[in-house]
Amino acid sequence: MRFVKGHGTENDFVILPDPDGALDLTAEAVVRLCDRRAGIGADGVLRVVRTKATDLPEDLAGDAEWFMDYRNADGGVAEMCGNGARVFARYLVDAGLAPPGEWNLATRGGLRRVTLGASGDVSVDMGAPRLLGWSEASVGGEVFQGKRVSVGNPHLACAVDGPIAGLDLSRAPGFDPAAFPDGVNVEFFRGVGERHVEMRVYERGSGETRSCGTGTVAVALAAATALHADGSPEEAAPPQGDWTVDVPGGRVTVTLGHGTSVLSGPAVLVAEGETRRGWL
Ligand SMILES: N[C@@H](CCC[C@H](N)C(=O)O)C(=O)O
Repeated sequence: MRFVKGHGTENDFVILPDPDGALDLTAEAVVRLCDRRAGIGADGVLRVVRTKATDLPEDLAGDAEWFMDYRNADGGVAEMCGNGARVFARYLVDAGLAPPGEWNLATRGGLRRVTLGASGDVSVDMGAPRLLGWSEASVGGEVFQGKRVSVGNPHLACAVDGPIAGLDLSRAPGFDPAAFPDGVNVEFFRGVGERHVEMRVYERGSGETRSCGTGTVAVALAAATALHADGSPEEAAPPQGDWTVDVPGGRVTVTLGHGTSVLSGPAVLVAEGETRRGWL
C-alpha cells in the first residue's frame, strides 16, 4: 500500500491515496499504521478518496472533488481535523491532483474551503465554531473550568492561570460524559500576549498531540469570548480578529470572522513509501 507521511505543526498523519475508494480501511489497520514503534507512526490517517467514489450525501459532498476520510490513531472516525485538512490539501497539490488556489474539500463535518499556493502555508475555512457553555476537566485531581466549543468536533477549552508545561497529559483528562457523550478533545491554554495564547491538547482518540487545528480554533474562540456564569456570551456580537496560537509543534493563526474561522499554518510532506506486502 502506497503512503505519504506529513504533518501540520507536528500533528502528523499517514496519507493513503485511494482515489477510487478501493481500500477497505479497518480500524485495526489504522491502529497498526499509527503505531509509533511497530508501524509508521502518526496521530491519525487521512484516506484520500474521490467524492464520487463515496456514498457521501449531497450536502457533505457538494462540489468537492475529494473527500478527507480522517481516522484517529485509535481507529475511530472524527468529524473534522483542521491540521489534517491542511496537510490533505498540500498532498493533493503536490501530487498534481488539485491546483493551487482555492477549492472545497469534503469532510464528515461538511465542506471546507482551502487556500494554498504551489508551496508554503495552507489555510482552511473551518466555518463558524459554536460556544456551548461551561464544563470542566480534571488532571491529576486538579479541576479546570472550560468552555465547550464545537468546531464540527467537540472541544473543551480550559484557561489555565499558571504554566501549562507541567500538566500531566500522559493520561486522558477527566470530563463530564453527560456533556460529551462521544468524548472530547481537551485544550489547556493561557494568554501570553495581545491576542496570543499558548496551548496543549489531549485529543480524543489520539492522546496528547503536538498540535490540533480544530483545538486552536476552539481556544481562540474561548479566549476571545467572555461568558456569563449561566454560559451565555457577555457580548451579543461574535468576536473577530486574528489570534496567534502557539502549540508544542509550532505556531498557527486563527482568524475569527462573521460565520467563519480561518486556520493558517505550515503543512509539510516528509516521506513517501510502500508498506511491505502482507504486513497489514
Ligand atoms: N488533530 C485534529 C483533530 C483530530 C480529531 C480529534 N482527535 C477528534 O476526535 O475530534 C485537528 O487538527 O483538528
